[in-house]
Amino acid sequence: MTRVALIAHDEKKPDLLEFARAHEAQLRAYDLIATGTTGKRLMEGTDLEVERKESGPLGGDLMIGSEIAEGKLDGVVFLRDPLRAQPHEPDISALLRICDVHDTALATNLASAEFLIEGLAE
Ligand SMILES: O=C(CO)COP(=O)(O)O
Repeated sequence: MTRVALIAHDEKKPDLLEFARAHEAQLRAYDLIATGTTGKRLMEGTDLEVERKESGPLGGDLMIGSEIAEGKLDGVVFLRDPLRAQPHEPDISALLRICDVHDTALATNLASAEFLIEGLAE
């Protein structure tokens, strides 16, 4: 089954929620995982079932990165906040890096997330 990670920094959570609602029918067919707070928001704001990892600053990005290293994920939508420094920046870099290591589809903004979701549907 297609397995997708959804992650957003606080300022981008409304965008991710809107994205998830717009693609809810498609996403419902997938295994979804998310960092802690993002997953909570998604489950509150949609009818999607989401497996929640730890919150990003507490290791959630790394937990998702480990799934990529294990070859379990087909895509990652990670709406980062490009305007604010994050305390767990090394974890964020590690997640982006491991996506490249394993050639896992990664979208870090809404425009590319639209392409990713279209690509997964094919
Ligand atoms: O910080 C995050 C990703 O780096 C997201 O974590 P939360 O979903 O727990 O807010």
